[in-house]
Amino acid sequence: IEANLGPMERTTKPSMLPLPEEFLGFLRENNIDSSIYGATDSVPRYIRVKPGNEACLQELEAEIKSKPLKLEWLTGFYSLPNNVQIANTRLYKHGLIYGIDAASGAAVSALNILAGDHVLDLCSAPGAKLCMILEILGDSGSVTGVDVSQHRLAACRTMLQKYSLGDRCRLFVADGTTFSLIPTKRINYIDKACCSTSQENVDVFHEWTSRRPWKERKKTARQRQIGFSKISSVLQPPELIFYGKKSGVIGLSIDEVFQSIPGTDVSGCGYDKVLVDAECTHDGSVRHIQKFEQWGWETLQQRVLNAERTDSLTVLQLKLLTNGFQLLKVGGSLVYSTCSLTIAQNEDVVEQFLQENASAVLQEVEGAKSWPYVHLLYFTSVTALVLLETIITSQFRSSESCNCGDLHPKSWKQVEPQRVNEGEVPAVATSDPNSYRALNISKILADEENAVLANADEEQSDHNKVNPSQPYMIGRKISKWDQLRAEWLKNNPSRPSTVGPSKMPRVLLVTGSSSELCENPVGDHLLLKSIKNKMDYDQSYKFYRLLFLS
Ligand SMILES: C[S@@+](CC[C@H](N)C(=O)[O-])C[C@H]1O[C@@H](n2cnc3c(N)ncnc32)[C@H](O)[C@@H]1O
Repeated sequence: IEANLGPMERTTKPSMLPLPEEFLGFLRENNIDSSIYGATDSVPRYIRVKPGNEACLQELEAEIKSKPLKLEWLTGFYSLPNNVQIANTRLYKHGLIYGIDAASGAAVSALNILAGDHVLDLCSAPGAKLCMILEILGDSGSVTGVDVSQHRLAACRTMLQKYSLGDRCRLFVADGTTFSLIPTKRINYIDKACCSTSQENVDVFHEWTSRRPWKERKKTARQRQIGFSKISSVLQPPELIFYGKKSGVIGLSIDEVFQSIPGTDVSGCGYDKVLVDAECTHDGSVRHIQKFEQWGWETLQQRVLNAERTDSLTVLQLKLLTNGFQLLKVGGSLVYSTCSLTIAQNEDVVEQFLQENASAVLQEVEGAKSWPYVHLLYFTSVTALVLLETIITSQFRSSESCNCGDLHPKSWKQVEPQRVNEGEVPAVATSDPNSYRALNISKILADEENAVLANADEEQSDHNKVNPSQPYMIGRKISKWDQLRAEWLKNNPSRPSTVGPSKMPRVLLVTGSSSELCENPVGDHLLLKSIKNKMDYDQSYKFYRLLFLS
């Protein structure tokens, strides 16, 4: 590791955060060394340079007055001091470099993407890894990005457009635990008779445009629902929010695009590579944890330590992994990654998965031997890299006869805590900030995420032609509010400003929604739910207390 560190990575000692006792308990329970949550001042940030633009790095160096250091083990990656801002540089503005942490790069690299591969990214937003996958593929294959969050996936679309990487990509807002659509390039594999395009439904997808008239979107949504319900029993159909010129979507009918992989038969029509970068507690992201200083440590309980949340997360992770594997063609490979350090979210999930899926086998990541963080990655699951490969039926491995050595999750459990305590994995056992670089860097992704999400917000407000920094008003200005209110209350004694004998204030909550029903029924549900979420959020951040709301 030392050999790979640049000068700026070897400098300061970490100053420790005042971690709350609950969190320290969580770390002890999970055998995580609390010293890793030291200061991140000395931890670099990482960028990836679009292939063919390495020569421009001199220009970047002049602009930021710092030399980008090449990561020998990860093609296209460079490290920069973490206080360097790249947002105003020409290369960044022109989409020739982008921020992506090295651990994310390692996860994508582990997929070993080859020209022509059809890749599924099951939790793709906001899209740093998706961009890298598309970049590696270049002008071949296809990428399908799926995420359950519309807002985050819209940010992902913005990112694809910014970096001109969307040509071979399509994005679906969908639940990754049930997503079942096949890569467009493989649709001919399925017997047309089983899900053929009906005669009356001859509409095909034209070039994607961001500004489709509402009526057209509504029509598409309806048709899609009809088409989809023919071939799947999933209640909430995926929503296609973007497709590129060469994604294979253009010219296909709705039925064809929304065609599911039939049952367990993925041998010919599944994806070559699947990335399951699962939702997790982010405890492996040191800078994410550091942010609780601003957010308030009390919210850590709800976001990280809450056992119920962790339990439901592990169920989600297992479901995502299982479904991702289901969509993998025989001979394909899958990478499962999280940025949690807990065994529950990594080794346990994978172990459970392996017990339930006899056709899955763990494989050593090709080329990873040269990675400086290989042990860290394998054994502490900073980004838990598990390369799974479907194998031909005759080679099925039963869980009893598994002979996976150190690659088996059970062995990780035995190896990791012991090594940490004995200092055999210096990357984790010491408090030297340089040695846990892989942990810290995952937060850089979050910074990038925030930047992308902020851009998406900007884009949205742009769309609404509202300047969010200026106060604005809906409708007529009401002056003398207090006086009018007092008069109204006096004239309407049957509608007092309080509720019930305890005289709780009556509160009018104003929210906004479309004047018509949403295109998709789930939209109405989400509108309502978003209000509830907002109230919960505000309460947890103490913006106001719900004590006053009955
Ligand atoms: C760790 S982030 C993914 C980061 C992303 N791969 C990248 O490189 O930018 C996890 C993502 O999983 C998504 N997610 C959570 N539950 C999901 C589900 N059931 N199906 C699909 N995506 C889900 C979240 O919205 C979140 O965007």
